[in-house]
Amino acid sequence: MDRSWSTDNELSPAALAMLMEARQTILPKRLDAPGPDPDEWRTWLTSAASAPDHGQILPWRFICVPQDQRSRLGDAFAKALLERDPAATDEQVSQARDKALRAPVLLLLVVDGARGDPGVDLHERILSAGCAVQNLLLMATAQGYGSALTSGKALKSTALRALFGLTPDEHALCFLSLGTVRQRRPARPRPSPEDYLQTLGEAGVMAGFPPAPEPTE
Ligand SMILES: Cc1cc2nc3c(=O)[nH]c(=O)nc-3n(C[C@H](O)[C@H](O)[C@H](O)COP(=O)(O)O)c2cc1C
Repeated sequence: MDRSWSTDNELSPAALAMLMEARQTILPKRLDAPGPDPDEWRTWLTSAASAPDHGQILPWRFICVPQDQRSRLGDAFAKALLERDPAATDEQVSQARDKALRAPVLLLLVVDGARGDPGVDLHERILSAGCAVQNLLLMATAQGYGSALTSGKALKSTALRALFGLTPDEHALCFLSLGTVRQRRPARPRPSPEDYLQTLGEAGVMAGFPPAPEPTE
C-alpha cells in the first residue's frame, strides 16, 4: 500500500479537514481590499488545474472582471433586470448595478458544453468545474481570504452573455467573489455523512455506511 504522499508531506488529514471546515460563504458585501498579490493570484488559478477533467478537455474557464470593468458588468445586471422585469424601479435597478461593485476579485465561471470530445457530456463538464472552484476556494481560504459563490437570473440574460461574448454552447454558472473578510458569521451546521451516504444492499439502497468488515483471524 503506497501512502507515501501523506507521510512525505506536511499536510495532515486533520489539517486538511480544518481547512475544508474553515471555508464558508462570506457575502461579497463583506469582502474588502486588499485582494491577493500576484503570487497568490497565480496560486489560486493553479489550484483549479488540479480538478479532475474527463478527457482533459478543459471544459471550464474563469473570466476576471477587474475594477475598471465593473461598471460594464453593473450595466449588464441592470439590463438583465429590465429584460425580465421592465417595471423594475430605479432603486431596484441601482441595487442590481451595485452587485457588480463588491469584492476586490470577481470571477465569472464559464463551462463550455461543446469543447473537445462530444462524448463528455455537460454533467461531467459542470462537475469538473465544481471541483476546480472548490480547489480555488480552498487555496484562497488557506491564504486567509474569504470567498462566496453567487448565481442569479442575470447569468442567463442576453445582456450578460453579450458582455462576455459567450457562444451558444457556453454556460455562465456563477460568480466567485474573493477578498479580505470584514465580518465573519458563525459557520453553518454541516450535514453529517449519515444524511447523504447510502449503501446498496440485498434489500435495496439503505441509509448509512456499509457494515464493518468481519475481523480476520
Ligand atoms: C453554484 C452556487 C451558486 C450560489 N449562489 C448563491 C447566491 O446567489 N447567493 C447566495 O447568498 N449564496 C449562493 N451560494 C452559496 C450558498 O448559499 C452557500 O454555499 C450555502 O449557503 C452554504 O454555506 P457555506 O458556503 O458557508 O457552506 C451559491 C452556491 C453555489 C454552489
